[in-house]
Amino acid sequence: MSGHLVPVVAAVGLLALVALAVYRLHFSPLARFPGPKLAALTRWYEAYYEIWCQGHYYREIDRMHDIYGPVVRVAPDELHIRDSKFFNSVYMNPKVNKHGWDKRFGAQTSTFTTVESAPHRRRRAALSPMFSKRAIQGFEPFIRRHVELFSQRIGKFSLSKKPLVVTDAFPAFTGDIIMEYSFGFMYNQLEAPNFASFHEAFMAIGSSGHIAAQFPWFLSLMNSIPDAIVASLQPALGSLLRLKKDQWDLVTLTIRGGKEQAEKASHRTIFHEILQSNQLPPSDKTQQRLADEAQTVVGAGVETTSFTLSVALFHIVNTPHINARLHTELRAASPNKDTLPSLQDLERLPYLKACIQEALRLSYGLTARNPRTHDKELRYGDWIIPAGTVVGMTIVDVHHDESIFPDSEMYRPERWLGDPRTGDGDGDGVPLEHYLVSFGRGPRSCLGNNMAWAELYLVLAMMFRRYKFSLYDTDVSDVRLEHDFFIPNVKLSSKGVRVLVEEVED
Ligand code: HEM
Repeated sequence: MSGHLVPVVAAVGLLALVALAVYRLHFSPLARFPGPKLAALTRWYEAYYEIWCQGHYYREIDRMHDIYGPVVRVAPDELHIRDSKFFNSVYMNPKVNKHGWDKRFGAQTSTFTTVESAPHRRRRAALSPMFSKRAIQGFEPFIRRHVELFSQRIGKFSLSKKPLVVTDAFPAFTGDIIMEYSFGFMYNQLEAPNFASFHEAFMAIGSSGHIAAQFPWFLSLMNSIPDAIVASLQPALGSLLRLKKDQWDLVTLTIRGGKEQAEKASHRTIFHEILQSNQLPPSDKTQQRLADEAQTVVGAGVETTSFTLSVALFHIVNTPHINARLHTELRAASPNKDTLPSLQDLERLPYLKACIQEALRLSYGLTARNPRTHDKELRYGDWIIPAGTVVGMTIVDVHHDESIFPDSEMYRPERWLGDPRTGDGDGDGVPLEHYLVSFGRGPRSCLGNNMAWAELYLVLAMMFRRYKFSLYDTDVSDVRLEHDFFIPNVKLSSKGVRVLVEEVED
């Protein structure tokens, strides 16, 4: 470019920026919504909190709500609502699109990240039969065998008197289960001496997702750098690359094995079912699409449930009267500790269920704000939100709504006992469960909830029927949300939830 053109280009660029700023602040359909001007002006505001402050925009958004009210403009093209009663209105619409998650993980065509509602519906329909209650019951024998293996490993810690790091053990357990269910293959991570898992890898996806959301070229750049270099720069990303490569190979094997291999397998697997689904066009059965699906299904299956287990274990052990009550209930249900009740029988134990519900409440599932775009305008009080606007809400806000869950920071299973309703007579009196939204709501809610519940029931029943735990150098900050890396992350210096184990005698 010749020298005298540079100032002209710079001036035109500056003018365009000024025009964009004026548009965003004064003429955009969202200009009348409250919020900091800087957030309305640029996504750099969000980037500062998410990238520089490592997943702290949720806190800043909370502060905005305290100042501006229940609806705020959190980015030039995005609103956020903090009002638990409005959750269903945002999420239950069958035709909503979900923008933004397609850019975060480098897995654009998975069910979880699909933007448009029509392809999402089709992809979800192909996965759904594998996640029905019945399908999970069919897989229960495998889960139980793995629970027994887990129990043997815990038993060894009781003999060695060494601390058991459950934050490492739980993702090894959930990882083996979802790999086996997906591919009929697992890494036996539960048997590895220090419980190998992809926990670090999924945390790396979560935190780098903030960068990818701002800079869509980031993941392509990572993919273009040789794996060995990425791994040496950032070991957690190295483990993610290994996982992606392995999944790519497993998908290849599944495609090659086809129907014949599926018939020989000891149980149905998710990816055989997808390949044989007649609901999906060939374009949804390509290697890349299946690899995208594998990444998110395995990610969803590992991290969420294992964090819920860590939260449950910490709080139960930390609160002796809860521990004692749960143990008493479990002892009555299985007088012989070597024979655990069936899943169906466990589901009938009210205190165990309440302990799980309370752990689900304090583990949130996802901490990311969850975007939806409606095809028609959406009314919120006096506000009319234009069709096509990205509107988000956050599960954390609902689960810490003090008008619904008083002392919301406290782990209190009793709040779930005896058909509880909100408001004690002066509230709206709907069942409290209505506000337990860990699994999301509507057409994009969690597909894996039956599997998650099965794992939660069986693992916690085994642990609290057979073993006594005491916390080892662990406190509430090892389970309390600190960083939103899409999924919840505790303080970065945490060494995990660690416990000493003893076998119970009776
Ligand atoms: C405590 C455990 C779990 C929690 C709290 C949880 C939470 C969630 C949430 C909140 C969503 C909805 C995202 C949205 O609204 O867009 C979701 C979606 C999903 N979850 Fe889970 N999840 C859990 C366990 C699992 C497990 C074990 C699996 C099994 C592999 C799984 C598979 C999925 C899938 C496939 C989706 C995407 C559904 C869709 O987009 O249609 N989840 N999960």
